[in-house]
Amino acid sequence: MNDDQYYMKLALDLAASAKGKTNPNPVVGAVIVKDGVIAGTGIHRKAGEPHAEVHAFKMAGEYAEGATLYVTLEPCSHYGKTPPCANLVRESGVRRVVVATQDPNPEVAGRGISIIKDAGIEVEVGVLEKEAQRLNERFIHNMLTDRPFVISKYAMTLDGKLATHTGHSKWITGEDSRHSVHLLRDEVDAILVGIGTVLADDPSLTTRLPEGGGKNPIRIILDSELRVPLDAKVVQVSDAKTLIVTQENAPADKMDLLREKGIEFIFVPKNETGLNLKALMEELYKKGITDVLLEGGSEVNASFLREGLIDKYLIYIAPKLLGGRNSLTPYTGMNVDTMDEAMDVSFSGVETFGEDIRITAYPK
Ligand SMILES: Nc1c(/N=C/[C@H](O)[C@H](O)[C@H](O)COP(=O)(O)O)[nH]c(=O)[nH]c1=O
Ligand SMILES: Nc1c(N[C@@H]2O[C@H](COP(=O)(O)O)[C@@H](O)[C@H]2O)[nH]c(=O)[nH]c1=O
Ligand SMILES: [Zn+2]
Repeated sequence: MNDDQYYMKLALDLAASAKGKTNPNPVVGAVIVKDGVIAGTGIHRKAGEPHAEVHAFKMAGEYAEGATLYVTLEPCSHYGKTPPCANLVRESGVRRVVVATQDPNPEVAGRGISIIKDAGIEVEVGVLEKEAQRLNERFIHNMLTDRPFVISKYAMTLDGKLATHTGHSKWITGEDSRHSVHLLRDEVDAILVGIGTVLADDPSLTTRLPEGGGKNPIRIILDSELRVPLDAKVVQVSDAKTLIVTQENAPADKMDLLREKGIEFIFVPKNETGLNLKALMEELYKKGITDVLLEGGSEVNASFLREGLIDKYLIYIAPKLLGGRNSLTPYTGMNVDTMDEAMDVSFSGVETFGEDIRITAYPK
C-alpha cells in the first residue's frame, strides 16, 4: 500500500464511521497531510452540517499551505445546504488533491474537480475508487436511479427455509445475527414487509440495540386489501412511523380508523402481478426515503426480485435443517422453468455471526 492508499484508507474509515447517519447525503472523509504528518481530518456527520473538507481545513489551519488533501468523494461545487467545498479547496493553499471517486450528483459530476484543476492544483482521481463507491453504494444508486437502494435481507436454514411448514420461525438465527439486523435497521430510512409477515409474526420492526440508541426506520407495509389487524404492533405509531401501501378502493372506514391512529397511506395502482412496486419506489424516494430494508416475507421478496428492484442481498444462513414439503422459501412465487432463466447474483463477501454466516451478494 503506497502513501496515497494509506491516507485514502484512513479517510474511508473516517467516512464509514458516519454510515447511515448522513442520509440523504453520502458519507465523506477528508485527511490533510503536510510533510508526512496528518494536519487535519474531517467527516460529514449529518445532512445540512458542514462537509468533511470544512472540518479538515478548520483543524489543519495554516498547515494546509502546500499540503495534500485526501477526500473520499469529489469536493462539491454547488450551493446546497452548505457552500461549495471546491472553492474552499481552491483558496486553501493545498498543493495536491487526491480524490477517491467523482460525485455522481448531477450538481457536481466533475465540476468540483475542474474548479480545483483550473486553479493550477494537481488533482489525482481514482485512488481506492472501488472501496469508495461501495461505501456510498446507496447514494450512488439514488443519484443514478432516483429510487431508494433496496436491500433484501432474510434468515434461512441451511436447507433454504424461512420457517417450518407450520410457519414457526423463532428463531432461525442466533443473537449475534439478530443484533446485526438491528444495526442494519438503525442505518436505513425504511423497512418494508408484506402483510403476510405482519399476520404471521406480528413484528414490531423497530430497532432494539442492547447498547441503546438507534433510530427506528419508517415501517412500510404492503397491504393491498388492507388486512392489517388494528391491534398489530406495527399499528402502534408511538414506536415508529408506519406507512401502509394499499389501493384507493380499500375499505374507507378501516382506513379512517387507521388514520386516527396516525397511520399514513400510499396508494399505488395494481398491475397484473400485484402492486406496481417501481411506482412505489419512485414515490418513496420523493418522500426522502433513500434506502429500504426489505425484510420479507417470501411473497414480497419474490415480487421485488421479479421486478428487478433488489440492489443488494444480505442472506443469513443458520446451521439448521428443517425439511418440510411446504416450508417457506425466500422467494416463493418467483418461478422460472429452466436454469437459464435464473436470476444471477455475484457473491461479494461472507461473514460469521455466532454460528450463522451472512452472505453479501449483488445482482449481476
Ligand atoms: N425469524 C427470524 C427473522 N424473522 C424476520 C421476520 O420477517 C420479522 O422481521 C421478525 O419477526 C421481526 O420481528 P421484530 O421486528 O424484531 O419484532 N429474522 C432473523 O434475522 N432471524 C430469524 O430467525
Ligand atoms: N457530504 C459531502 C458532499 N456531498 C455532496 O453535496 C451534496 C449535499 O450538499 P449539501 O446539501 O450542501 O450538504 C450531496 O448530495 C453530495 O453531492 N460533498 C462534499 O464535498 N463533502 C461532503 O462531505
Ligand atoms: Zn462539499
